[in-house]
Amino acid sequence: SSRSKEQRILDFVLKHAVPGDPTSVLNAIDKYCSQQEWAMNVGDEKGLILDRVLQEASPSLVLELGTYCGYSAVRMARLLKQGAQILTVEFNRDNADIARQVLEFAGVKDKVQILEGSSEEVIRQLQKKHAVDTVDFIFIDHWKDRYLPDTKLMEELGLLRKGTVILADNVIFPGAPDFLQYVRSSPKYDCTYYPSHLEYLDAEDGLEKAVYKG
Ligand SMILES: O=C(CSCCNC(=O)c1cc(-c2ccc(F)cc2)cc(O)c1O)c1ccc(O)c(O)c1
Ligand SMILES: [Mg+2]
Repeated sequence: SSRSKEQRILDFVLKHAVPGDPTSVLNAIDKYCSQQEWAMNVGDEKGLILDRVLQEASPSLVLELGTYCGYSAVRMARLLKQGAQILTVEFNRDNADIARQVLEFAGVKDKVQILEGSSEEVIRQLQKKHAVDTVDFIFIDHWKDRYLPDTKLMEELGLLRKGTVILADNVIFPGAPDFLQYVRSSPKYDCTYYPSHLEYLDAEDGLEKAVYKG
């Protein structure tokens, strides 16, 4: 059976990165995906913005929607304070398996828990099944048409607290226009747009930060 693009990315990491060195894992994925095969990792340019917004928030509990190969989970885990945790949601079983191996190789697997399933299902289970009270930081990078319904669901379930930071990838391309319109017009959020580019390409893209005001 032929290996998938995601398996080829993992193979490149195992061959060219340093075990236990998350930065070398990020560099290997960025090198492979910019020179060999494009893939939908947040990438190095938008990744730097993610780094800064995450460090500013200094969260104890991070929720990520859309794990893919684990690039952004590694990116965030390497910057977490002692004891902080990431819960990351992935729908696709094969991607989750790749991400598990990437996270383990990077040496951050004890900081990250991959939850398989649809984002709606998993979000509904967070408080009872995963003992979550509220989330401090949310990185949204999954289906673009789920950004808004999942944000509203997290509001309704009381998962957001005063100051919870939501950072959304791809708000320009592929785009999440309904999400943007909602958070930018809602009195419940303070929004900031960070212009950037689509990973590994010149196309315009950007990140939206929406801070919940409670
Ligand atoms: O991929 C998914 C859904 S979750 C990932 C969402 N992320 C994106 O779609 C995403 C897309 C792009 C992008 C795509 C085409 C372009 F031409 C340009 C940009 C960039 C990003 O940064 C993204 O995050 C999935 C679900 C179930 C499965 O069975 C499965 O195989 C895959
Ligand atoms: Mg993305």
